[in-house]
Amino acid sequence: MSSQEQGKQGTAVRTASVEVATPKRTKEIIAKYGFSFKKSLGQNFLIDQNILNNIVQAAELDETKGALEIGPGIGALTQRLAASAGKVTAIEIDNRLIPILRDVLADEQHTTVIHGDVLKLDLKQLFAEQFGDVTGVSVVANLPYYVTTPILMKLLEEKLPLEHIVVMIQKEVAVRMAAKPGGKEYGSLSVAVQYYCVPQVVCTVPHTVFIPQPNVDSAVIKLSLRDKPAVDVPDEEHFFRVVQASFAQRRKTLVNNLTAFVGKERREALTELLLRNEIDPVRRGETLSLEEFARISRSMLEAGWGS
Ligand SMILES: C[S@@+](CC[C@H](N)C(=O)[O-])C[C@H]1O[C@@H](n2cnc3c(N)ncnc32)[C@H](O)[C@@H]1O
Repeated sequence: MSSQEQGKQGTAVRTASVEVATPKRTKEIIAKYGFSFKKSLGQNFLIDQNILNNIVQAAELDETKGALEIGPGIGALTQRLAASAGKVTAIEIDNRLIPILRDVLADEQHTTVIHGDVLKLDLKQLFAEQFGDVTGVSVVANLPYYVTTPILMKLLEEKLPLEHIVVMIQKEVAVRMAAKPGGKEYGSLSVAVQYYCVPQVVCTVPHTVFIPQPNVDSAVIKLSLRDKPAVDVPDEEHFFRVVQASFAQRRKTLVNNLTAFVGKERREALTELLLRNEIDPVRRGETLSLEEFARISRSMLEAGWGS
């Protein structure tokens, strides 16, 4: 059951007939079921229709597509996804929320709620079971902040067949994910995310649009999965170890950080390797592009410094 309203960019956004995401309705549901929030599970429920519109629009859903939601809470976003996608699967860790979700989503077709911890589930198997009939799947979620990075890295490293990941996360983390080389926000998280995806900050979100209000502001980020990684590396694990090592001590030069990684005895050869790749050894890790990290990793492997 849904109706349509005009979204921010003029496209129709499907809404649910009784929206959960209002202060009044959210408070009613919480009171009806005697629900108490668990801070340790990152439970901050969204109560703003415009933010929901932005999230759902960014996900580019239609009835041929699937949506995987992580942490549905009391179903504010889930009911919107159900109105827009052909198949919705939501994973919720808190068993107290399962009967609430069952009631709130009672009329929603093609929507499945799974009780579990997303970090422990076999997502490849879940995809095969849940999304066999759809042409593309996106993750759409208001993530629990205490596990944002582990969840996103699990989704990316398992190379799930995803189109987009549209998630609400802590604003600072979103800025770091989308950061370009040259600033203090750019680090190994930026490189890891940009290796797999093209990031775009959709909107920033004040802490006032949640019950209860978190201490930090948030942002919605859209990560569009690349067909193939941004750079060509023979050994991904080695590439990411080079990146980690380059940022190990941010105030140190590249050659100093990487000497700690390859061993003191190779310092001179390392300097030559960097120069051969047209990378000044006294630059800092935060100035290097993904392609430059890839060149270093490739050359180290060619030199037999892989392990
Ligand atoms: C920020 S709330 C979002 C709730 C709802 N989607 C909304 O926007 O109002 C995060 C939700 O994630 C759930 N959660 C926390 N850790 C989880 C995990 N490891 N796996 C699945 N769900 C989790 C919490 O119980 C909570 O419902």
